Amino acid sequence: MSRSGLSDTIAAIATAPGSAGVGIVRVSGPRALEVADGLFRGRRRPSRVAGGRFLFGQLVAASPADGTAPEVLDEGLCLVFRGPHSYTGDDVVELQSHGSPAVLSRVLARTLELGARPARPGEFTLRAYLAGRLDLAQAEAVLNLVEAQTDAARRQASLGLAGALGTQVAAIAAQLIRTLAALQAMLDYPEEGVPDEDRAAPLAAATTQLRTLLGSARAGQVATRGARLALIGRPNAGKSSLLNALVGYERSIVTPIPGTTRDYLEAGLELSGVPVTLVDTAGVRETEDDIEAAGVKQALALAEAADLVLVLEDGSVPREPATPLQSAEWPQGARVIGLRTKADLPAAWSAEGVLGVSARTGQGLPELREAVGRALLGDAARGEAWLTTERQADAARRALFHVEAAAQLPDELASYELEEALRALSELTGQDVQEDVVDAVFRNFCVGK
Ligand SMILES: Nc1nc2c(c(=O)[nH]1)N(C=O)[C@@H](CNc1ccc(C(=O)N[C@@H](CCC(=O)O)C(=O)O)cc1)CN2
Ligand SMILES: Nc1nc2c(ncn2[C@@H]2O[C@H](COP(=O)(O)OP(=O)(O)OP(=O)(O)O)[C@@H](O)[C@H]2O)c(=O)[nH]1
Ligand SMILES: [Mg+2]
Repeated sequence: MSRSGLSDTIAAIATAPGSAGVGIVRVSGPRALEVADGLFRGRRRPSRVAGGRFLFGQLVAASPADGTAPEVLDEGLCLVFRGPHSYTGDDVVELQSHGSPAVLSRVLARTLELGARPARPGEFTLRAYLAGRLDLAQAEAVLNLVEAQTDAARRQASLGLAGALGTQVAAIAAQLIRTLAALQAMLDYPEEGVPDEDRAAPLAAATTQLRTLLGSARAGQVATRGARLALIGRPNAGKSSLLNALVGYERSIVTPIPGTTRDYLEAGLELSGVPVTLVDTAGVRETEDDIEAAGVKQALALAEAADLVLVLEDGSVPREPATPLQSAEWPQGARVIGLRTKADLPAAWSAEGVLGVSARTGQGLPELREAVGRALLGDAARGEAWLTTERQADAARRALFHVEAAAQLPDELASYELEEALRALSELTGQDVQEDVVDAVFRNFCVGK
């Protein structure tokens, strides 16, 4: 699907739906300038100006058959980009009008009358990719940039768009190619005696780099797509109060009566640069009440599905020994932060690794925000490219698998594994992918991007 109609001229509204100061209709393809000539009236015809110029004038509808003047849709600008010096690599024209949905839909309709067809989602960026102006990881970064809700997400996407991931992948591939060359030399000229370190050192370097890259996958996805945090604890532990303190308004009902929260509820906020959905849940306890029991069951399921669980225990009353809710009781590897609540009251207990917080005074909340950031982003190095999609993580995982296999195997078999690893790496940047992979990437784009 994605590669059909590549020589068509496509058009779409590039700006967001709704009213705005300015709105843009973008046209790309061999007939872009002809389309512009047909609907733009200014001092010069768009097809007569050099790329990189803009014209001021009027956007006009079709000329009536009776020879009267065409209807003026709006005044506006026409930007001319001549291929290959454009976003897509083809001729591109932007028609910039006032940002009115009524104007934009008429301008778009006119481009279609003049020979353009509606662009499919992501088709402008797809063309840039197919023209070799972006690699696939950069195209994914474009999507992440458009969707970025926080500065951390923007920063990662911006690094990705600049090609940081491609650069890192190329460095890893270079190590593998060095190893392959050493192996080949050894197989072809065994009598020359190529030293073993020639193969071990670059392989070890590639392994380390791939592990670091994979270590960033969770951070990259969390920063891009956000994370769900479940608040779990016994009735009255202070879950709803903590949620309210974190979001800064009375989102959830708080009372001294245990069992106040029955159904779960969600609130969105930004924590350490990550878009977070906090989930308040019913207090967990044995109960005869069917409604409450349903809430308890739901709370545990929500904890299970969350990216991170905050386990709250009331610090103002003696700690219940060995409750299944103590953070220490959670299975190894579970992502849990243990909290001792109501830290403004005299502490009835304390435990190592459990953070004291007070919803009432705000004590411990900065530390909690920091701990959440650490748990979600890990120590993924700042300034380096992160893997931001599952597709990228999967390719990196396969590359690592083959590199590790190569390190274990005799020479003849190792070179096969290295070739597989290189293939997986080139998928990361999209040099060696099937059309359906490309389609899957661009399917998530909006029309006009
Ligand atoms: N109005 C507008 N703003 C926009 C875009 C756009 O298409 N239109 N972009 C799109 O999403 C982004 C900018 N990306 C772009 C990337 C390359 C070229 C381009 O024409 N490159 C040519 C010419 C470079 C030059 O003159 O120096 C080239 O690379 O050869 C344009 C926009 C963000 N802002
Ligand atoms: N002193 C003090 N009291 C708190 C704090 N947090 C909560 N409380 C009180 O503890 C009681 C229970 O608070 P909630 O936030 O409703 O507790 P919950 O965990 O949501 O309870 P359920 O919804 O019943 O499971 C209320 O009376 C709160 O005012 C705190 O930080 N300090
Ligand atoms: Mg509650």
